[in-house]
Formats: sequence, structure tokens, C-alpha cells
Amino acid sequence: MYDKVVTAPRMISWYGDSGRPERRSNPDWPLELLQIRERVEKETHINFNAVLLNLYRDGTDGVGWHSDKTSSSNKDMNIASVTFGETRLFRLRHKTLKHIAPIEIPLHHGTFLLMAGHTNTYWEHQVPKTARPVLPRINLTFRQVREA
Ligand SMILES: O=C(O)CCC(=O)C(=O)O
Ligand SMILES: [Fe+2]
Repeated sequence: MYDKVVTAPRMISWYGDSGRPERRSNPDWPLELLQIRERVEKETHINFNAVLLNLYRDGTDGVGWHSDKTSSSNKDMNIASVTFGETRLFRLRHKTLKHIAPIEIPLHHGTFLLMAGHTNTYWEHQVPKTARPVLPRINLTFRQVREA
């Protein structure tokens, strides 16, 4: 979408409710995805209308430092992340306050992570590649996509 930097490979797929201007949107959400979205919405009391699926096939897949923006007009939106499969490290670093140590969160199978409000305004995140032999990991990020 408007994400900044994507340096490492991974397999990507998008679903979004119909009525969105976005060309990549696919309104035909599989039942399983709808069920996961429902669970996430129940947990957060936030509605999401799009999801980005990432498949990290092995340790050579990852995503470089970036922040997520789901609309050019509103940078402060909630992004809900759900992880399946292999545990991979999720790192956060503050964009300007360099004295704040980066935060490292191992995202295990079934982990739910919410990047709420201003998180993506002030922080970048990455999933680093790893030399460890790792199994595939799927990550879903539910997003609130609005017209710019
Ligand atoms: O795989 C993850 O945990 C994060 C994915 C991500 O940052 C993104 O798709 O924007
Ligand atoms: Fe991201």
C-alpha cells in the first residue's frame, strides 16, 4: 500500500472489503480469514477492512525496517498482527529517539500483536532474516484502509 521500504523477499497476498479504491483489493475473503478477523475484532473492539498476508518461507525471507501506513491522510491507524507457524523475531525501533533501545519480540505461533494508534508514526519495525534453520511462518496484518 503506502509502506515505505521492503527489502527482503516474502510471499504476499491482500484481501480487502469491496468498495475500496485499491487495485490490490480482493473482496473474496476465505472463511478462515473472516473467522480470524472476527476474533481479532472481538479482542480489540476495532473494525478492520483489509488484511495483508505474508509468508516467510524460510530464514532468507524477512522484511526490512519500515513503518506501515494504510492511508496517506491518516498515519495513525491500528494494525493487528497474528502469527502462525515458526517463531520469528519482530523488532521495533524508535524513528528519532535513538537512545531508546530497540524492542525485540519473538512472535510465536498464535501470537497476537496490536500496533495501536501512533505506533507507526514514531516506530519502525522489521522481521530480520535469520541463518537459523527455520520453518515457514505466516503473518496476517489486519488494517484499516480508508480512502485518502
Ligand atoms: O511479519 C510480521 O510480523 C510483520 C509484517 C509487516 O511488518 C508488514 O507486513 O508490514
Ligand atoms: Fe509492517
